[in-house]
Formats: sequence, C-alpha cells, structure tokens
Amino acid sequence: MASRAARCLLRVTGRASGVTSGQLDYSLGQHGDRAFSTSIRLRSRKDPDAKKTYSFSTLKVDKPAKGVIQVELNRPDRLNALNNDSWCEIREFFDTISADPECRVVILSALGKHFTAGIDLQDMGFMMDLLGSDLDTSRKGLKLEQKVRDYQDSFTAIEKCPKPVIAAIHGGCIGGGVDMTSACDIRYCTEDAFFAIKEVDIGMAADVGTLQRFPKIVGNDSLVRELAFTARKFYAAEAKSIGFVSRLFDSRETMLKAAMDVASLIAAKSPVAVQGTKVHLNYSRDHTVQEGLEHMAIWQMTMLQSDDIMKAAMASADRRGKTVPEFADV
Ligand SMILES: CC/C=C\C=C\CC(=O)SCCNC(=O)CCNC(=O)[C@H](O)C(C)(C)COP(=O)(O)OP(=O)(O)OC[C@H]1O[C@@H](n2cnc3c(N)ncnc32)[C@H](O)[C@@H]1OP(=O)(O)O
Repeated sequence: MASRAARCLLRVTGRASGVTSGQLDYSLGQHGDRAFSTSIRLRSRKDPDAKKTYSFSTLKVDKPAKGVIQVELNRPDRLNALNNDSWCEIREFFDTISADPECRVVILSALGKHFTAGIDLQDMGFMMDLLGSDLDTSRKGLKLEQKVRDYQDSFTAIEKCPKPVIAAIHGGCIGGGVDMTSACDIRYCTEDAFFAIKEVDIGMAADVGTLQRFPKIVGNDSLVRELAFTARKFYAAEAKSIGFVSRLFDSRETMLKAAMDVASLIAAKSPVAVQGTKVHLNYSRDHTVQEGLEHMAIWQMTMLQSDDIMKAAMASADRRGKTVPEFADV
C-alpha cells in the first residue's frame, strides 16, 4: 500500500508535450511507515492500436503474406554498409515489430550485390570528432561506451524480438553483417555468399555480438578463433558445414521463396507456442539446464491454459486432416 504522500503525488497529472499516452510510474523508498523519497516518471507508451507504417530511409519493409514481414537492407549503392541511420532503424524496426500482433515471422534480406559490407567506413565521423576533441580520456571513454552499447542494442533487438527472424543472405556478409545475422534465428544463404569476421582488419575486436553469439551457433572454438583472428573469408559451403547457415540455394530468388514458404508455415502455427519456443531457446542457451526447466515451468503455468492448445488438439484429433486451426494474433 502506497503511503499518503505517494498517493498524493500520484494524483498529480499533466500532459507532456508529444506524449499521447502515458503511464505514471513511481518509486518509493520506505523506512518503517515513512516515505523518505518519492519520484514520479512519465513513461511514454506506444499506442497498441496505432497504425504501423514502417517507413525507413535505410530499410524496405513489405508484408508479402499473412503474418510475414520482410525487411530488406536498402542501401544497395553503398553495399548496404551500416551507417548511423541503419543502426538506429534496425533497432526501431525490431522493437516495433515485437509489438505488432499482425507480424508472426520476419524475413531479413538485402537489396543489391551484397547482403552488407559491414559498418559504413565512410560514416565514422562521430569517432573522428570524438577522438580529436578536447574531452579528457574518461569522458571520451564514456561516450564510446554509449556508442558501442547503442550499436549492440540494434542487434540485440533482433534476438529479443519474440517473432522468429529468418536471415536470407546473398553475396558478401562482412563484419557487422556476421554480428547481425548471428542474432537471427534461422540463416539461409546463396551458394555464392561469403562471410568474414573482418574486425581485426580494421584494428578492432568484434564488439556487437559476433564473439558472443557466433561461437554458440557453430560450436567449434578452434575454428571460431581462426576466423576471428585472421578475418579470412569463409564461403557458403563452409558456413553450412559449420552450421552457421542451415540451407544453401542456387539463387537469391529461390532462397527468398524458400524463406517465404518456411515463414508462412511458421506463421500458421500458434503464435503463443512459437514465441514461447524462441524465448526459451534463447533463455536456455544462456542458462543451465535446471534454470531453463525452472523458467519453463513458471511460463507454462499460464501458457498451458492457452486457447491454442485446445484448438491444436482438436485439429490433430481430426484424422482426415480437414480441421485447420486458426490461432488468434497475440
Ligand atoms: C562500434 C562498432 C560497431 C560495429 C563494427 C563493425 C565492424 C565491421 O563491420 S568490420 C567490417 C568493415 N567492412 C569492411 O572492411 C568491408 C570492406 N569491403 C570489402 O571487403 C569489399 O568492398 C566487399 C564488401 C567484399 C565488396 O567487394 P566488391 O563487390 O568487389 O566491391 P568493392 O569494389 O570492393 O567496393 C565498392 C565500393 O564500396 C565501398 N565500400 C566497400 N565496403 C564499404 C564499407 N564497409 N563502408 C563504406 N564503403 C564501402 C568501396 O570503397 C567502393 O567504393 P568506391 O567509391 O566505388 O571505390
């Protein structure tokens, strides 16, 4: 029960400019019965009914089938090199899609000759300005830390998005491209695709996810170290043999068709079941078996009560296979 002081403060309402929907949060320190500090924060909240427009300068977004959204890296004249806008928009796209009930699966592909040439080496003015500035080392360091965290968050948004993300890779997938696709759930590529953990060639350690996620995908520590220390290219056949991609295709078109077929198959399943599966695969990757089982047990207290279970059971009981279950969006 909040104290009188807190209840009083909670009655304070106001309209912050540009915030159409808000939620009052309060944090209250208690010492015995007495509040000793109270603060109120107005947290903006996306209107869940707002029409999703998905308009970006570096990404092209389409809805090719029910429940499926395709997002394409769209700077083909720059080999889809990731400039500052790209990093921001990737994060914004995946955060938005996470809350879009009509989206059940995402296909991530790219336009032009290559999937991506990695970070845009011609858009690193921020770094140059910062390094040349009069700021002292600690302040430069803190700004760099924030930048790295922001860029990390762009790809972590892919992993945190509860909808499965299928990466369809063609041509070069370099540096930041390996970080990005390592955060995806399923990876396909064309037979002419190639990859490189290129960061050491520009004098840095890979810092936005490759060293954390890629080793858990391929499960070959010796090879991971070789690829990350040498920056050598590895081609589609090797990427498949080490398990980084699961399927190869003779062209971008056949790959996108296959990605679409798999996406539509997933989109027709219970979104409660599919999204729960992604959440638990990710959780279990980073925890012990016992912790994963505990997490699952708590989750299922609610999810085993889903309407989807009854619908799926009735469909499976129909031996003629004529009952096709329709699962509500979440
Ligand atoms: C906080 C930090 C967060 C993230 C850090 C990420 C690190 C990385 O991403 S490291 C990787 C950086 N990228 C590279 O080193 C890629 C270098 N490029 C290549 O290896 C090749 O260009 C290629 C991608 C394999 C494509 O080869 P090809 O098809 O033969 O084209 P090119 O003739 O080489 O290039 C055409 C044109 O594009 C320019 N370009 C290539 N890569 C980039 C890039 N990453 N950023 C900006 N521009 C790039 C290249 O210079 C050419 O330009 P012209 O003006 O036409 O000469």
